[in-house]
Amino acid sequence: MAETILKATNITKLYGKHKALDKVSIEIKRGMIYGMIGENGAGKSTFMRIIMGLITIKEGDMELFGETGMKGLQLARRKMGQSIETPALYPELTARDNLKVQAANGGVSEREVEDLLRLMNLSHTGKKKAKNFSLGMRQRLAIASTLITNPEFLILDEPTNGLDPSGIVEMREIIQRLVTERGITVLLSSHLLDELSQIATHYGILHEGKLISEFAREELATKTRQYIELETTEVQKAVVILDELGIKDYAVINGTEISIYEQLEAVASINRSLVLADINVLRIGVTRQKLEDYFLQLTGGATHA
Ligand SMILES: Nc1ncnc2c1ncn2[C@@H]1O[C@H](COP(=O)(O)OP(=O)(O)OP(=O)(O)O)[C@@H](O)[C@H]1O
Repeated sequence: MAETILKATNITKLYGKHKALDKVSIEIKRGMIYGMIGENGAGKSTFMRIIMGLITIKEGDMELFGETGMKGLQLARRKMGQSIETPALYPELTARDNLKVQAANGGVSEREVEDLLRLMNLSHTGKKKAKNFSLGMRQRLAIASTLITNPEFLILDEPTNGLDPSGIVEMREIIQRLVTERGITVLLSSHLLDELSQIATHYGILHEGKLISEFAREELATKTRQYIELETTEVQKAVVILDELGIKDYAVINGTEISIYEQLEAVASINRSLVLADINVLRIGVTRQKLEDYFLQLTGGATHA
């Protein structure tokens, strides 16, 4: 059984009368990449700040690396790194020099700096000053600087936020590398389930301060429903045929689309029945519900469940 790195129990945080977190309990074991998903304001940053001791709580218990109590937690936090607070980067310095300054403070060798540059895909940035970096490069440098102290547990607040698709892929690969090459346990957040779908080993869905769902990567596929997607210019007529076929679980999505949630194996015969009834079928096929739709379904967004 892997060691428990974080055990948070019933964490509650009030801002005045507003409950930013409501009895959130999460357990993270060594080697996990835990993805905390939630819309803006769901409480992700608040939770991360509490873990790092940046804000205090009156309700709830926390254990880090088996340590509890103020002193124990302080000790445990030395084994942790975070990107919640924007780190002090020197805008006039290169990536290498930024890390060298921090390495000198932290007693880390120059060889380690080179390794961090490689790990974060920053080796090629040469003489470019940090102030001229793209958002992705800045984010990677920020993470590199938190790695100077060699943390065992890393907390990354929205590491893919604002990045373009290739930047997101790059960030995912880097986070994966942190785990495989350095054995770092990671807690990270995003407001998009899709963005973390390929890296996180575990997920927690935070909604209005409550942890409303938790599942492992393997369960993800079963969470998203399969259905038949039908596109036709004659939705009304198609609905009559579906009724005749005894299909009850379907939804008219818009003027041209119907989603059918049963008899998936009968897609060919449904198609035949529609065509025989002279219905213009533009497209029909089995597809899987998107992760974001599942997320919206959980958080009460508009979608058919
Ligand atoms: N210092 C504060 N004082 C008062 N309310 C706060 C404070 N910090 C956060 N909140 C509120 O607590 C709730 C949770 O905020 P939090 O920043 O943790 O959400 P989040 O999920 O990280 O969202 P975002 O991605 O927008 O940062 C929000 O309603 C926010 O307005």
